Amino acid sequence: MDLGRHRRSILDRTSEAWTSEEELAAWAEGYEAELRRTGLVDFDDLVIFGQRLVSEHDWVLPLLQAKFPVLAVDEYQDLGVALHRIVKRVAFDGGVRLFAVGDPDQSIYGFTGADGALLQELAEREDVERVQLQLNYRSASRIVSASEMALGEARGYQSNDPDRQAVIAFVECDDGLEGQAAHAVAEIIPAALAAKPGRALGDIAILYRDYRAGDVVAEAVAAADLDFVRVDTVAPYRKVALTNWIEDCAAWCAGGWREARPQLRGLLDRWIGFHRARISDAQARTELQSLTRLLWSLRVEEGLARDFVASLRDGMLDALMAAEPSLADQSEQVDRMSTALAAGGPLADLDLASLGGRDGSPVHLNLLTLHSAKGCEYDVVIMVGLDLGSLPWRSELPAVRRESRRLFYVGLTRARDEIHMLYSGYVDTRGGRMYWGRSPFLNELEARMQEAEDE
Ligand SMILES: Nc1ncnc2c1ncn2[C@@H]1O[C@H](COP(=O)(O)OP(=O)(O)OP(=O)(O)O)[C@@H](O)[C@H]1O
Repeated sequence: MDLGRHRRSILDRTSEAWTSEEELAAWAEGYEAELRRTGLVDFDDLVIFGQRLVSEHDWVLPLLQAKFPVLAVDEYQDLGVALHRIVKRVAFDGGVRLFAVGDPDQSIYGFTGADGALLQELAEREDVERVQLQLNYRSASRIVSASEMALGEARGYQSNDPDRQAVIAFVECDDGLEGQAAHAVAEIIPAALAAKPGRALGDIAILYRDYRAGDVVAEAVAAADLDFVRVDTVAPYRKVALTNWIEDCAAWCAGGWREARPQLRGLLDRWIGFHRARISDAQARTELQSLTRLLWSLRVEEGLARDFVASLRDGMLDALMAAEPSLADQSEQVDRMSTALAAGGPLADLDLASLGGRDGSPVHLNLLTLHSAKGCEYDVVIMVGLDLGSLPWRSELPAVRRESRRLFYVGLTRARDEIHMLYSGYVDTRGGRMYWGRSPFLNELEARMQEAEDE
C-alpha cells in the first residue's frame, strides 16, 4: 500500500489500521508535518481536510445546506472513504438532498483507494431510495449479453432494441501489438466504415491498457494517414476546465453558434466561473460584453485552430490567466495546447472545427486507454492487447484480478454495434517474449457465448 493511499483510505489516525503499518504511518506523518511547516497542502489534503471540516464542525452543515441544497454525485463507484464520508455527513446529518449515480461494476480506480462497495452501502440504507436501471439504450442485445458474461454476473440488463444486429469478434493477430494495430487499421476500420452509411472515424475507438500500447497504436494509425485524437497521459494536453472551454468556444465559432451548440450563455457563465476573486456585477457585465464581441469576431467557416487560440489568448484569456493564480495549473495545459498547435507540433494542421470536436469529433479516430474510455460510447470498439500478461497481468491478487475484469467490462460496454477483441497469444516483457496465451477473459467469454448458443 502506498503513502497516498494510506492517507486517503484510513481516516482515523488512532485506529489499528493506521498504526499497524508502523513505517508507512511514520512516513505519512513526517510528510504531513513537512507540508504544514512549509504552509502547503497537497491534493489528498484537500479531501482529508474537507472531511475533517464537515465531520468535526457542526456549524459547517447549515452553511453548506443553505448554499447547496442538492448534491449530485456521478460515478459514485470512483469515490474513496473520505469523499463517501463527506457525502454521508452533508446528506444525512446536514439535510442536503442527495442524488447519486454509479455502477459498482465499473469501479476501476481501486488503486487510488476508490471502492465500489461504498455505493452499495449507500444504496442499502433505509433512508435512500434505490433505483436500478435495467434498460440499455446504447448497445445491441448481443453486446449487452456478452458484457454480462464477461463480468460473470447476471445483472438482468436488457437492450431497448432486441433486433439490432451486432458484431462480436475474437481476432488472433500475428506480430503482437504492432500486428494487432496494423490489422485494426487495414481491415477492421475500413470494413466498419463501409458497414453503415454515414459512419465516420469518430464513431470508432481503439482501446488499450496503457500509454505504451497507445504509442504502438498511434504509430500504426499515423502511418496509415488516419486522423485521430488520443486521450491518455501522453495526449498533447490534458483536459481541464480551461482547455475544455477553449474547445467549446472553438465549436461555437466554427458554426455551432447557428444552432446554439454549445450555447453561448454556457460559455459566458463558465468564463465568469474562472474568476475566483469576487467581481462586481458591473465588471461581470463588461467582461461578458467583451467576450461576446470577441467570440462573435472569431467566427469563421474554415480556419486553423492555432490562429483561433492565439486570438482568444491575446483578446482575453492571457489577461485572465495572469490575473488568476488559481488557474496556474490549467494555464500550463493551455500553454501545452498552444505548443501542440504551433508549426511542427502534433496538432499543427488542426482546423477550428476539429479542435471544437476533439471530444466526439466526427472525423477523428479515437485512441483511448480503457480508463479514459469510461463514460464514452462508440459504434465500433476495437480492444487491443487482450493477452495474458497485459489484460489481465499475469499474477494478480484476487481483488486486482476482479478490477482487471471490470476494466475489460468497461471496454465492452462502450460499444453500440461492434466489438473486436484482438490478441496474439504472447506478450513482450522485460524478460523477453512470453507465450502465456490470450486473456483468460476471452476464453471464458467465448465459452459462455458458445454455451448460450447451444442452449
Ligand atoms: N431514455 C432514453 N431514451 C433513449 N436513449 C437513451 C435514454 N437514456 C439513455 N439513452 C442513450 O443511451 C446511451 C447511454 O446513456 P448514458 O451515457 O447516460 O449511460 P450511462 O449509464 O452513463 O452509461 P455508462 O455508465 O456505461 O457510460 C446514450 O447514447 C444515451 O443517449
